[in-house]
Amino acid sequence: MANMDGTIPRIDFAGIDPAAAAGPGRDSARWAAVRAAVMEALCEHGVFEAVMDGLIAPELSAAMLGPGGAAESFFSLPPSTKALYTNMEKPYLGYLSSSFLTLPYETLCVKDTLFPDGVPALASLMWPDAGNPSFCETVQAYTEKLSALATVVLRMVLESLGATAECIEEQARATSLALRLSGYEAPGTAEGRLGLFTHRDKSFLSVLTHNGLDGLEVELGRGEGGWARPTLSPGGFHVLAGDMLQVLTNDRVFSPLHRVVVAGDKTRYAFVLFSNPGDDVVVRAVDAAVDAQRPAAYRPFQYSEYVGFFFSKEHNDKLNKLEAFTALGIDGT
Ligand SMILES: O=C(O)CCC(=O)C(=O)O
Ligand SMILES: [Fe+2]
Repeated sequence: MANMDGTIPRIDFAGIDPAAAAGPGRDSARWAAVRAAVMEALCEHGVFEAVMDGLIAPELSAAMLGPGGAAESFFSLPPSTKALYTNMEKPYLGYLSSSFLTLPYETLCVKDTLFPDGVPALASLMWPDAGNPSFCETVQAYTEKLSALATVVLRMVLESLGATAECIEEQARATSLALRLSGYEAPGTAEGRLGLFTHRDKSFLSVLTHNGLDGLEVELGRGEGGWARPTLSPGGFHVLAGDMLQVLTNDRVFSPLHRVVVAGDKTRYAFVLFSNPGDDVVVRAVDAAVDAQRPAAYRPFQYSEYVGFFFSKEHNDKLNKLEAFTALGIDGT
């Protein structure tokens, strides 16, 4: 089912109802076939393209990432306005300018995106007169759609491991969402320029899409397969496994290195939805992924502990933060 398109596996989700993750419709042969392809791709590469035609209506897509859409309306605000959404204590949650990042892109993170005060709190700071209801509706509707896809994928992974229904419900409850909206400055040349440095995501899953400008590059084959620069087909979304899915699956799924390289003369807007454990959730491999032959590779830890480690200056240069974190003792030494 997964075609290696010269790049990453492309998995057709036709016949998979995104609402099925929360209800009936998961006992079909189709569900089982897509689930097998998803698990294979995530174990082998940690990334695939999910083609789910119709998940996002063309009007919603244009309202989010098209000319004059929500992404453009945020990034075209004056720098001093965007700076109001800076999070002093945790800079990675909030707005970051290209001068802060020292790379030609700017980015915005909204945590708990679907909480009633998530996006509206941003909008009332950015547009103090009326708060911009259409921006809020667009961002929330888009988030809901991508979140449904992330929920389906997480359920498929857990089912593949043989996790119990209770375990799957527990993981769904433990999940929290964060949205990242990034604007990559156009280099104005055909030659590619680094937009976002090489990294792994710390999440369970990242679902991402953009305004028609490819740029994501991912290392394949668990680091042994070279780099791919996947194109995004219509109705397609890139799905990446993050470090926390690697822990949950006891190293079956792999969190791949990736980066962004941009070219041309148009600003690239990317919308990334992260599904993460809640800050106070204790992350550990699910029982179904651990046995005598395969003992737990990671000690249980609170997600906020990993986030603190992930963003600490001291470990900034490490490409495999999960490995570095695991090498530390329980008391951080
Ligand atoms: O812009 C992209 O395509 C990827 C962004 C990304 O990897 C991230 O924000 O973690
Ligand atoms: Fe990433």
